[in-house]
Order: sequence, then C-alpha cells, then structure tokens
Amino acid sequence: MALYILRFPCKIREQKSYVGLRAASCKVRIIPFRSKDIACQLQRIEAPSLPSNPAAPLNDQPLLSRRARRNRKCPTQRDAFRETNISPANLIYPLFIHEVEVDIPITTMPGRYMLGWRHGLIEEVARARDVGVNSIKLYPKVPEALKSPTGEEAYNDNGLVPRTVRLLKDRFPDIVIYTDVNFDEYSTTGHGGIVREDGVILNDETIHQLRKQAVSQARAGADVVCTSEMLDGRVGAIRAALDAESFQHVSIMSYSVKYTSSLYGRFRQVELDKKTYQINPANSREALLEAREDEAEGADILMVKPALPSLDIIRLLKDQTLLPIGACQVSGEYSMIKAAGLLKMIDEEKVMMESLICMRRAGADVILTYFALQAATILSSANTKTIFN
Ligand SMILES: NCc1[nH]cc(CCC(=O)O)c1CC(=O)O
Repeated sequence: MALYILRFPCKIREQKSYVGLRAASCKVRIIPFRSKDIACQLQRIEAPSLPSNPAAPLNDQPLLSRRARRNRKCPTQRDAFRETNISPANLIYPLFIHEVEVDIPITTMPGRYMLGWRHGLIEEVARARDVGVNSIKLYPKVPEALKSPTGEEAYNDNGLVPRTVRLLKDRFPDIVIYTDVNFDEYSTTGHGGIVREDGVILNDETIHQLRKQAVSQARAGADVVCTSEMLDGRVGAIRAALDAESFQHVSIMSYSVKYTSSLYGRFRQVELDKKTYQINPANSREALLEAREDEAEGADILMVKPALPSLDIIRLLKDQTLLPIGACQVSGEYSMIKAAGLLKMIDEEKVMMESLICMRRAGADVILTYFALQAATILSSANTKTIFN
C-alpha cells in the first residue's frame, strides 16, 4: 500500500471528501500546510511494505499518474498518435460551369470561377488530378432562357451537365463525377420544387422530374448522383428509376441533412424561403430521421450540409449508420475563411486545413470543398508533416 501525504492550506482542511477519496485506497497522513499561494499538494512516498531507503528525500513534485503531454513532446510522437488523417482522396472538388468560353471570377468567392467550357474546365480538372483529387462535382449555371416552372432542361441529354460529363469522361476516363440532381437551378422560381399557384411546393410531381434528371446524368456517365433537394421519397424514387434503366452501378449520395442555412451565399442571389423542405438548423433528431429514411430508401452516402456548423450531426450520423458520411463545406464557409484571410485576420491556410481535419475527426469520410485543390496541393507538398503537428 502506498502512503500519500496530502498537503493543503489550513483553511480547506475540513474538505473531508478530498481526504476521504485517498483514504479509501491508501493510508493518509494529514499535514496542514501554511501557504497563501500553494493550493493542494499530494505527495506519494515509498509504500511501507516495499523495501525503502529511509534516507531518500521526499519527492516534492505533485503526483500525476497521467501526463498527457508526454505523448506530445516531439513531432514524431505527435505524428504517431494523431487519430485523424486526411488525404486528397477524401476530397471532392466542386466546379462551377457555364456555357461561355472564358473563366469568369465569382466575386463573393475569391479564387473561384465559372469555368470556361471547355478549356478552363479541363485545365482545372487536370490541376486537381495532379495533386490527387480525382473526384469532382458539377454546379451548372443554366441560362435564364432555358429555365421554366417545371424545369424540363434538367433532363435534356444535351444540356450543360450531361455534355460536360461526357467531355470530362472522354478526356479523363478514371475520374469520378458527382452530379447534382436539383430542381432549383433549372426552375424560374429558384425553388427546389414545382411551385403551385398558391405557393405550395409540389413534392411528388417534382420527384417525377428528378428521376428523369438522374437518369439523364447517369446516361451521360455520372458516377454518383446527388439528391440535392430535400423532398420526401426522392432517394427511393431515383434508385428505382436508375435501376429500371440498368444504372444499378450508379451511386446515390443523398443530401440527407441539408439545413436552411444562410451560408449558401453563392446560390442565394434572391432570398428564398426554403423552410418547408430544408431542415431547421436548430434540429438534430429530424436530421437523424432524414438520414435513416434515405438509408432505407437505398442511399449509398449520406451528406451533411453546411459542414462546420454541423460537426455534431456528422458525428451523430457516423455513430448511427454504417454508410459513408460526407460533409459539404458550402460557399459561405469558403467565403468566410477566404475573406478573413485576405484581411489578414486569420491565417487562411491553417484555418482551412483545421476546418477539414475537424470534419474528418467528426466522422466525415469525404469532404466536398471549394478548397479541394488548394488543400490537396498543401497535402501533397514536402512539408505535409508540419501541417497537423
Ligand atoms: N440546389 C442548389 C444548391 N446547390 C448547392 C447549394 C449550396 C452549396 C454552396 O453554397 O456551396 C445550393 C443551395 C440551396 O439548395 O439552397
């Protein structure tokens, strides 16, 4: 049995629970210790039953059986014990595409462009592949003239997205292309569903359109179709439509948890109320309900959006499903980091990398981020080791 000496200022001598805690497992000697600036000290001395050296000086250090800092003392050990890693393979790079030949900068997203069809686009994809990012997602800018209340352009086999998928697959056959099965980019209202005269969003009628859109994208060669609109039953309906057309191999990444976030800056030129279909950011049980439903309907990957404000939801889903989890770092998240970096208020690169590793720690398998190329460039550079340690 070890002998402990508990030293503390006299005034707290009566705190029996503190003494009792130790007394339960070992012999305790109480020594009042008169000092204003020293709180409590607990000393361990030789166990009386063990051979001891009576001349040995008492160890003046407080007893700490666990010193977590020991494992952090050098880069090699910090590297060895790092629980989470990130590689370019975990990143999906979203690209803005349009019909025009030139790259046009997106003012609210410094460093981002509407990529010119086809040179700007091909060059950007080649750059991403050079640093190990071989997964991309397409966000089209659909010309106003092609939009309609019922979004027929969404399933035009010669529309911008199917044409781009064919172009990129032809050029880079091993690339993995994620496409957005969304309605709002193609509708004159900007809503994620067909809007009835009285303002009601028509769920099932819209899904009828989304099925055709997913099949059209699969026909062009899309590898993963992403159910972007938060409409009920969309995953099952799209799965059935894909299977019926022999696209069993095409995956569905469901935007299971898409919050009505104010961080979709780039996509919200006009403020639209999407609260009847997207989820209230105050809710987590509802997020789980959506995720379970999508899983039951056949989703292959469950996505959470936006990412950094939803790390708790990413973890919740990770613990509740065996499906891979995706995190979507949205336009507003990108803009915040970029803007603060440009203003020299934060170190852009460090904050960006920290945001990504934290998404991985929360449980994200893949991360969709506008930083994909920048992050992968850092990850594949010689001094990678210094990033997280
Ligand atoms: N379906 C449209 C769409 N596609 C991507 C985003 C947001 C992504 C981002 O901001 O980066 C949105 C906005 C929305 O659904 O309201």
